Amino acid sequence: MVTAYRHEPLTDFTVDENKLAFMEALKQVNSQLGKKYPLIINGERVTSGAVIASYNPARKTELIGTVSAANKELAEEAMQAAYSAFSVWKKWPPEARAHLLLKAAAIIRKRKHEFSAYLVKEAGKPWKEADADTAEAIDFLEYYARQMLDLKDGVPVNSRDGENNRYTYIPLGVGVIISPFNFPLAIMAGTTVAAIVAGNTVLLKPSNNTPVVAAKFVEVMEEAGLPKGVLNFIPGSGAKIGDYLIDHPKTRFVSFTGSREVGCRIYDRAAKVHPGQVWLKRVIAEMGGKDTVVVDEDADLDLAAASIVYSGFGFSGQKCSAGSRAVVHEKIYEQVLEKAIALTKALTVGNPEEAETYMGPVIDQAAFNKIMSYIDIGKKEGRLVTGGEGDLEQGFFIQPTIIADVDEKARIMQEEIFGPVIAFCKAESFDHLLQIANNTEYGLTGAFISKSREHIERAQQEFHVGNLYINRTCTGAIVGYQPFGGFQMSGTDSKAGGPDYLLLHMQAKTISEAL
Ligand SMILES: NC(=O)c1ccc[n+]([C@@H]2O[C@H](COP(=O)([O-])OP(=O)(O)OC[C@H]3O[C@@H](n4cnc5c(N)ncnc54)[C@H](O)[C@@H]3O)[C@@H](O)[C@H]2O)c1
Ligand SMILES: N[C@@H](CCC=O)C(=O)O
Repeated sequence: MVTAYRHEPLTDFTVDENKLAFMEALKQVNSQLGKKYPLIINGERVTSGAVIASYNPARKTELIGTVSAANKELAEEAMQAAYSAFSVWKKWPPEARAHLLLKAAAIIRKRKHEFSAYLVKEAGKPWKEADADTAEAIDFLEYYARQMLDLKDGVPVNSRDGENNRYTYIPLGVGVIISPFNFPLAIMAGTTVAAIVAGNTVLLKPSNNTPVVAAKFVEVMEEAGLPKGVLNFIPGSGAKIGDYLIDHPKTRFVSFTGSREVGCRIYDRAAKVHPGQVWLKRVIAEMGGKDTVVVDEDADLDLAAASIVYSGFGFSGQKCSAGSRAVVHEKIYEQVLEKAIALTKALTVGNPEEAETYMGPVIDQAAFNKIMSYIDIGKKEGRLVTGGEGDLEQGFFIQPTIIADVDEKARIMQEEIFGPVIAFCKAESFDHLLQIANNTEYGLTGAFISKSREHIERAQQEFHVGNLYINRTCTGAIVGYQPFGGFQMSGTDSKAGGPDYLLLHMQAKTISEAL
């Protein structure tokens, strides 16, 4: 009997003991930098000629580790291993599969600060963000283990006299898991273990920006007792091995989290049936966002400003849930803007290894260039009121930036920037607020700040996003409490960390026996 699910508590770093423990973990991880990590195919360590070198985005020349990169031949080997392991793994009792996830959660919990320290170093996450990422990974393991236990016997259906009907769920087959850099532990681990606990075998291709923390996670799954071939670790170029595996006739499903551009490409490619393929591939695609904090005329002004600033600048705006647009009623626009500027100016930007840092770097040079070019666009589309500068001396740092008085159709109001840039836009009425809130092609998260019950009720009906938050930030969904996923071009609304998620990795089977 497992205990009821409760989310993993976040670490309080104002407690000296916790702060010291985290500093110790950083010291330990610093002493392990530069290691080499092989591919893992059918339980065997494999090194290839090519490597992915992972560097600290806050200290550009500091090597976190090098990870072997798969090519098509190795991807094919991994596919064969996963295909063969599926015939055995699918027969493992669901209880045993779930137990393995609980074991892995326990291992990560014991090494929690070590994992978070890797996230600080490899992804540039400040302490709190890294701690939340690790806690979320533990939550996914704990939550999906229990979900599998709930689903293992299927769901009851009716039977008439003289028949016995059953409705159960069976796994799909081999899944290709492709994960992004921004939740390098939580999303990578969550998407991987959801597939595995449901009885599938997988090929995991993590982000090339954050492969080391993924390698560490795969080691944990091995330590927890995962049989060989169930989880094959194949970092590599998305373009080279990505296309090969998406097209592969033995791929049964793809679980992708990342940008809209890559997600749409995968969705399109996966639709084609290749010779030897005897199913239609299933695609889970969780993609980008252009998320809005909407401020009503009667809103608490301090709450509004804080919700805007922390939704927009947490992890340097590199969350699909980031509130990159503030849409504010004209009656309070100037006051909210002033308060948001003041809060923004007080944010500490710097090396995320320092406990006091609120915002670290962005992930790499390409992200830096893209964000800075959007700031240039923003300067033409609106009024730069704070930030706007980049600093490449040691890492990829960009000041938290607010661009005010932006038109609702402006590019910085429509396109995902994925950096610390918030566009402020004025609305004339409550209807106008909602109209602007819904005017993008995305539909991931949104926050509505208001004291009006009537407006809150209408926002619940009319604000078209997968995750709507009232009187708080639009980031920080908790597994099992706020299932996460978006509408429209934000993806297939798979709702990670929710009660329907595992079903996306299974197919239902009806068995009707005449008595
Ligand atoms: N909706 C969500 O739940 C969610 C969560 C996190 C991030 N995101 C989105 O992810 C993006 C940021 O992450 P990113 O920069 O790592 O995204 P990305 O799309 O650049 O990369 C994601 C993954 O896809 C791989 N990839 C790249 N080209 C590929 C190809 N042709 N075929 C197969 N795989 C390929 C990458 O190597 C990486 O592993 C943002 O758009 C963000 O909004 C969405
Ligand atoms: N689940 C995270 C966002 C994941 C995407 O980047 C949140 O709710 O803030």
